[in-house]
Amino acid sequence: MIRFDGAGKRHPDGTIAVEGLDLDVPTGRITVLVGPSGCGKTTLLRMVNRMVEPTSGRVLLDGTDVAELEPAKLRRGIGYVIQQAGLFPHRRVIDNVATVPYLLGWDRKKARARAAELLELVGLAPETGKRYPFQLSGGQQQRVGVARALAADPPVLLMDEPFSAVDPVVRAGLQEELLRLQSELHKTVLFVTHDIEEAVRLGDQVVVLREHGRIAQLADPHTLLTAPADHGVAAFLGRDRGLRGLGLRPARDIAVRPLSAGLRYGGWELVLDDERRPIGWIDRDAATAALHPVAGFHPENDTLRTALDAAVLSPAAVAVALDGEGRATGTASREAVLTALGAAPGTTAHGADAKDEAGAKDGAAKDEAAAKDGAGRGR
Ligand SMILES: Nc1ncnc2c1ncn2[C@@H]1O[C@H](COP(=O)(O)OP(=O)(O)OP(=O)(O)O)[C@@H](O)[C@H]1O
Repeated sequence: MIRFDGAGKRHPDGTIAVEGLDLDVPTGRITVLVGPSGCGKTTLLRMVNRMVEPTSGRVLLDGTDVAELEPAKLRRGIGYVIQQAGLFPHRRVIDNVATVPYLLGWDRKKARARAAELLELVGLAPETGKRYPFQLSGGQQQRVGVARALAADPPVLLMDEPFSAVDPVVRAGLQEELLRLQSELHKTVLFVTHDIEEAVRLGDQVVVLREHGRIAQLADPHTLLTAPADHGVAAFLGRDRGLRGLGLRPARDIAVRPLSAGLRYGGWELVLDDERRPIGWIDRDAATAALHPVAGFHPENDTLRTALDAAVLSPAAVAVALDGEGRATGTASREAVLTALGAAPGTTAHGADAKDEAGAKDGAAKDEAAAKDGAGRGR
């Protein structure tokens, strides 16, 4: 575990970067520091590997004050990934990745074998190793940066805006990759970003910082999105925070209703095959029996986002719940999906507190607008 114990940094010119921070970064989890520019995120990160020395308080790594550890040795046990990868331009990719093993005195063959293994781990083809960094795309360079940070198998990874220089699609791929790696490697990761979307996607815990490294809120992503500590945090999270939470929550929280008698939903009828698998929606008022596609979701495996997409795409404004065999088991309205989003963890949709109800009403208003929109398009 990394512990910031009253850690502070005042620069010689009098600027206070961080003031008296207490924070625990648990082992084997991803902790994300997020906050506006200049709030002290990078300073905090660099206190861990002694690139910045605190002027007050301490930083403890597994109980030892890092100030007592020799910086070069400390840094070999801590992977560090920065924006734009920071690769050595004159070295081939394979040798970039093998930097720390070389420093540790590994023989060349063993170090390169390890580097090749890591390139594969981060999803790069073996021939990438022979290239120079400038011959790689931004996303590939970031992967090399991650591989290099992992080379000596450090228990701790510090990541300072590692994906912010690449476009959103590549960035989403890199985030996915980091989560996959983490599910195998279980590093203690301290990750800095400006981007709240990235923070809630990656963080087991998210620390929202204000100026001088003051903690505005420390919470898991779901709590952060559904129960921001105050107006300042809510404003930072943005207006669509509720919708962001959709991709984080399981669809099993949705109150699914049994299939209606006659499979009728407003002017629409759900058509099932003999096995009760959906075939399509029929518009009962239309002259032809054209089938409209059915969008379904699996309550046990899918997220609220999948369920909401299914409900929004449905001409009848309901998502069809499916079992493992693809058979229809019930339906969920858009409102039911949004109500599930508003419910606090462990409560039912009906047990939501006043704030959640406000969120649900908000959702219901959006739902109504979307339903009107959908009805307009459907007819
Ligand atoms: N060497 C320095 N001398 C004086 N002030 C500094 C120095 N380094 C950083 N600061 C100040 O300390 C504060 C925190 O800086 P830091 O880089 O940690 O912020 P940050 O949250 O990482 O910002 P960003 O998101 O823009 O990278 C800022 O106000 C910055 O201007």
